[in-house]
Amino acid sequence: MSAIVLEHISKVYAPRSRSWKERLTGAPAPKGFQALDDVSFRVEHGEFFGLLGPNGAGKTTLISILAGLAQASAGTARVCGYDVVNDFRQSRRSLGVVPQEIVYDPFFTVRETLRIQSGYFGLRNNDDWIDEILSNLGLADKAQTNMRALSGGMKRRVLVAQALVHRPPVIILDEPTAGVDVDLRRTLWEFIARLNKEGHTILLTTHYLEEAEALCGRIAMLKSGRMIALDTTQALLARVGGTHLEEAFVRIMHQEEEYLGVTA
Ligand SMILES: Nc1ncnc2c1ncn2[C@@H]1O[C@H](COP(=O)(O)OP(=O)(O)OP(=O)(O)O)[C@@H](O)[C@H]1O
Repeated sequence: MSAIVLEHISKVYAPRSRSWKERLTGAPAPKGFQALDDVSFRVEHGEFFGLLGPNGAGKTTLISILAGLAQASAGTARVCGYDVVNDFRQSRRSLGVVPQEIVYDPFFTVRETLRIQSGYFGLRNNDDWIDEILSNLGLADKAQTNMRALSGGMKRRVLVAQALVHRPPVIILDEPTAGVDVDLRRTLWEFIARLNKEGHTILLTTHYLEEAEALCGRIAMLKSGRMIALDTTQALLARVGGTHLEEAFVRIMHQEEEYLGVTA
């Protein structure tokens, strides 16, 4: 059983409703927007997998479908064998998601935030694990600090901590290092790499291709909602003579045909 399975996933966002002017003039109804078009791939247990693509390629949409925050228009998605729609509770429990946007409740301290998140998963007395996460993310001295008093980078660390409170086997990080300092990057990647070594499956989206190159064993690339490449990082690099992943990314984004390598 794979950690993540996506089979023929498509997503069309509903069209906006017609304005009164469009109704009066009989203008055609606006069309929906196709954010994902027949995307299929699997991520095996223990993999460190990269999902890359330019802005608007559909990465967050795909993650939202896996997390049950958006519903696919077609296709099926499973996390640890659980269908994200029919077995939502089990699939969500198997997943820790670090969202791209910083959302937080300004009324709680860091520890309270993590206790509340634990409560969503029915976990009481989770403080030992919470303390371990806090210390690994350099947040130990912020446990009693109010969320609104944290810097942006510190808030992002709490988002990572929140995703980990229920010890999910699969961790999805949606651009976790956007706008954070070198220190957090290093701390974060050391911790995530350790979790990966301990058996956690990681799916990462990032625009920092050197991070993906250093961390990911396999990479899928999306462009305008379609998957245009899927292979090991080594094979993708070999295509450009072993130079940087950025070079491979740029070339693949500008070619017409798909590049689905041997591991597709
Ligand atoms: N709720 C929505 N309604 C309509 N269109 C949407 C909605 N959410 C996303 N989109 C559109 O779907 C496309 C894919 O968006 P998505 O956020 O998945 O891309 P992304 O690859 O994560 O981009 P980025 O790298 O900028 O985060 C974009 O064109 C976006 O404008």
